[in-house]
Parts: sequence; structure tokens; C-alpha cells
Amino acid sequence: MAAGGTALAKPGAASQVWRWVMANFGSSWFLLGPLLAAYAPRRLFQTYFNLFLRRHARRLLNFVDPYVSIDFWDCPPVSRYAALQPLASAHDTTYEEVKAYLSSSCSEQDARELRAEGAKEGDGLVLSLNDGQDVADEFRGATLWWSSVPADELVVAHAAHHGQQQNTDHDGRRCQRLTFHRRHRRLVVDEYLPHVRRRGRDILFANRRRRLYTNNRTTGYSSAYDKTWSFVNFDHPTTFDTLAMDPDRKKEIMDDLDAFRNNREFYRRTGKPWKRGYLLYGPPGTGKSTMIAAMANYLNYDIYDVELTVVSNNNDLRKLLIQTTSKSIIIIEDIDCSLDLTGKRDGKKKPAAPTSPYELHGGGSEVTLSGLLNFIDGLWSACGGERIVVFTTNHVDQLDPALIRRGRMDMHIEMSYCGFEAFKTLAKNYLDIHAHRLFPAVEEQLNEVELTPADVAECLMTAKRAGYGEDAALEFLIQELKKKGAETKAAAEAAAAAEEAVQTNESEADNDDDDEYEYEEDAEDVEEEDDPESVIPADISKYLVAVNNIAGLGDLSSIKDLLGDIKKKRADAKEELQKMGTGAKEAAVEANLPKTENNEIEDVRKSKDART
Ligand SMILES: Nc1ncnc2c1ncn2[C@@H]1O[C@H](COP(=O)(O)OP(=O)(O)OP(=O)(O)O)[C@@H](O)[C@H]1O
Repeated sequence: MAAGGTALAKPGAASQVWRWVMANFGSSWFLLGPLLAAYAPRRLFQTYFNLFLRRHARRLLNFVDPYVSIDFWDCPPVSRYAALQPLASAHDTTYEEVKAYLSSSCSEQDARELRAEGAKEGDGLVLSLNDGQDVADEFRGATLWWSSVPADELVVAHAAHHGQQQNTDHDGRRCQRLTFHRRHRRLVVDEYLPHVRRRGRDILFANRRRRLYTNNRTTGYSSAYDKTWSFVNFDHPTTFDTLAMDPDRKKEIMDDLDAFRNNREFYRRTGKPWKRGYLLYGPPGTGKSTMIAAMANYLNYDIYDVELTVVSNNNDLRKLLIQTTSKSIIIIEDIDCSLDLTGKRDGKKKPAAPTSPYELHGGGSEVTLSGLLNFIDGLWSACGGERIVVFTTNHVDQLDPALIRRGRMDMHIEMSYCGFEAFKTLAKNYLDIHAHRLFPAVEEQLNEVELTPADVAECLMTAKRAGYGEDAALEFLIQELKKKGAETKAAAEAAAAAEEAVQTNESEADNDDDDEYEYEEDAEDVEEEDDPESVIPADISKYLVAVNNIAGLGDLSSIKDLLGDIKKKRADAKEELQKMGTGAKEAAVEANLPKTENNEIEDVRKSKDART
């Protein structure tokens, strides 16, 4: 307007310009003007602006306002359909991560008006900026500002700018805005934002409530609506501090877990999937399950407890794996009892006879060793990363070596009977004592007796429940250990006696076999030498003394018959002997067998007499 005013103030000059324009462009302007006005005045202007002016305008704008902003929108609620797609449901979590990051920054910084919301999981609170508040953040020498912008404000501005209807999709949503100088653009995009996301993820992970999952029975016909895993919150109180085991071994395991957790780059560099297998083996009650709980608490991981017997086939097993999250421990307890996994890797297992209505309708598990091996370290096992697989067993020797070879089960951990160091942990847990005058006596007994930590824990619990003090509780434990020692000794003696008896019987049986062997050889010699005397070896006289009586028979065929009969009789007698107890056996050897043989010999003699 000011320029127009000046022009009006100088009519002479203006009319001169006008005259010049009309002289040069008058005719064509009069022709084109109405056309342009009718068809494309606005478009023409936009094109002209984009081509020639925008660059200059932008330069000017940069000069006036060199700041760039990035908005992070709250995600719309996940649709029901998306929630049913396990792989697709990984919706963008950036907003949550940014908010978690800001939550920690906000509490440290001096923003005055904050908004507090309950964390989605766990008991924590998420603090965020109230509308209109902003907070500065420093990163590698750059200053950046975060502010919370109400969605309505953004929507109105956006709609006004584009001349559109207000989009109601944004209702109730919020936006976190990051503002920074344009010279930090690369730093922000390449380093700062990944840092914010990583840190936010860590905060969300630390605040979440841990879960213990178990797999639901599958039928082989699962649909997208089937829930593969069910879960409860995992609140097991066991830690490595309360786990009773040798401290050096415990430290070794903790170091191994640390090395696993902190070595993401190492796994990436070496091309190994980021996972590790642990085999826990030992007698019942030595703390295998307790160890898993301690591991989960130490790493802050979720637990997926796989019940193999309700997984119908290898395909369903793979689906289970896909639906586990990273930072988790997948366990298969009592792997030796879970399924018959001793079959050939590729061979299909022979279906067992159905034992329940479920199995009758085709519900039995067809998971094979091969399927399980793929589950542990096939291609699918690498998805997600940061996973630990744990097998437990009471009978490590019964497992297929392929299942537990190093590389699959990287660390084999033996959980053994309670030693003195382990006892000290239990004494601290249950009696709250670190040392006591009775400890040496307990140590002495523990060196003698094999008692599981579960047994020792139960003793101390019983003493505690009975209201015993420290002295009485330890005395009680010592008595229990002595009792157990006496029982063990008696059992060992009985076992040794039984063993000795078995060995005696076996050596007797061996002697018998030797006798038979020699006897057969001698009988063959008889045929050749035709000398009945030589048939009777003297050293088997214990059972065959009566045979000497027929030395004068002289009839080879009768002797052969006799030998055959005696042999059969002895075999029968031996079989009977094996069924008898030791005392009865001796009696039979002394009394029955010779008598039987004598009778037999007598019978043969009679038949011989009859023939002659
Ligand atoms: N090493 C241990 N440290 C602390 N407590 C233990 C330990 N071992 C056993 N316990 C106690 O005994 C109970 C049973 O132990 P746990 O279930 O861990 O044994 P397990 O070896 O897994 O037995 P199973 O082979 O029968 O499953 C636990 O609840 C715990 O209270």
C-alpha cells in the first residue's frame, strides 16, 4: 500500500510507464489476460512461485528462522485386525520411546509443569511435558528442545495451511515436537534420534512387568484367533544372592550371562545369532528351576516355558518360537521326559498308541528331534535375537548328544547336592546368620551325606516353623543329617550285600557254563576215542559225582543220552535256582540237584538193564 501511495503521488511518471507498457504489450495482453483470468490464475501463480520465488523465500526464511522441527505423533489405537496379526502387530513404538526418554529427562530437568500417567506396565509413572512447556536437551554439544503440542492445535494449523477440512483422526492424540538448529540436522537424524529411541526402549523395558508364559495346546489346525501363549506376571523372588551353590560356579554363570547380554556387537560381528543355550542337570531338588528364576531376575527377561507334549507338530513348535519376544528365556523342563526324542533326526516318529481321548482324535505330539533342533538353532531361531534357551534334566546321560552338544547348549551346569558353601547361603536365607559355632559340625555332616539344597531348605523351614532359635535349628539339621547318613549307610550295606550275592550267583553260573562247555567237548572226544572213562571229568564232581557210577556202562549211546538228559536237567534246575533266594539256592545245590541227577542216572541205568 505504501508503494501504491507513492505511485499515486507521482502521476506523470506513472502515466509514462503505462503508456510504455501499452505500446509494447497492449494487444497481446488484452488477448491473453481474460484467458488467464478465466482458466489458471492461481495455478500459474503457484507454478511461478515454485519455480522462481520459493527458493528465495526459503533462503529468506532460513535467515530469519533457522530452526527445524520434527513431530512425533502418538499412534492410533491398534486395530483389532492388526492385533490378531502377530507379525504385523509390531506397531510403531517411537512415540512411547520418545515419551519414556523425556520422562527421564523431564524429571532431571527443570520443566515446571509436567503431566503424570501410570506406566502401561508395572507400578511406575511416566512424566511428560504439559502443553506449552518445553525442555532443552544437550547432545554432543548441540542444544535441542522438546515440547508437547496438543493435537488439536496442530490439526487446526494443518487444516488452515492446506485449506482442508479438519481431520478428526487426530482426536485425543498428542505430539512431541523436537526443535533444533538446521546445522544439527545430520547429527539429530543419524545419532540423536537413535540414541533417544534406544534409551527410551531401555526405560520401557526396565519399567515393564515381567511375564511367565506357557504355551497353549495346539491341534495342528490353529487359526489367527488362537492364542499361542498364556501368561501370568512373573514375581519369583529368587536371585543369585539367594541361590545356594558354589560361589565360584555362581560367579562363572553370572559372568557368562553378562557377556551374553552385553555382547550384541560381538554376535553381529561374528555372524552368530544372538542367543545362548544352557543345560541344567542334576538330581531332583538341586535347584534347576530356582536357577532359571535367578537368571530371569538377573537379566530382567521374560520366561517362556514350553510344554512340548501339547505341541502337535514341528510347525506349531516353530510358530511358538516366532511369537516369543526378544530378551527372553525359553525353557523346556525335564527334556528327557517331555517326548521320545531319541529317534533319528529326519525320521518321522512312529505314532504311539493313543492314551487319551485327546490323542484318540489326533491330538498326540508329533514333534521330532529334528524339529526341536531346528527350534533351538535353525534359521527361525535367530529372529528377534537376545534369547536364552534352557533345558533341564535329571538324566543327562539319556539325552541325545545332538541335543546338548556345545554350540546348542553352550554351557552345561551341574546342579549338585548341598555343599557347605551352598548351605551357608541357605543359612543366611532362612536363619539370617552368616557364621555359627555349629557350622563346622554341619560341614562335617554335609561332607558325609548327600542331601539336596531342597532337603536342607525344608529342614531349616521346619525348624523355623517350629519356632526354633538358631542353635536349635542347626542342631535339628545336624540330627537330620545324621539320620539321613545312617539311612544311607544301611542302604549302602544292603546294596553291597545284594551286589555280592548277585556276583556269587553269576560266578556260580559261569562255573556251570564252563562245566557244560567242557562236558560237551569231552562228549565229542568220547565219540572219537570210544573211551567212556574219559567222558567224566573229575572237576565237575560237585554236581555230577553220580555220573562216575555209570563209568562201567560201556555203551556210548547211553552215555550220550545220559549226558543230554543231565544237561537238560541242569538247565532246568539252573533256571529254578535263578528264581530262588540265596539260601534256597544253596539248599537246592546241596540237596535237590544231586538227588535229581542220581534219579536220572538211576532211570538210565534201569533202561540200560532192560535193554541188555
Ligand atoms: N540351589 C538352591 N538354592 C536355593 N533353594 C533351593 C536350591 N535348590 C532347591 N531349592 C529349594 O528347593 C525347592 C525345589 O527346588 P527346584 O524346584 O529348583 O529343584 P529342581 O532341581 O528343579 O527339581 P526337579 O528336578 O524336581 O524339578 C525350591 O523351591 C527352593 O526353595
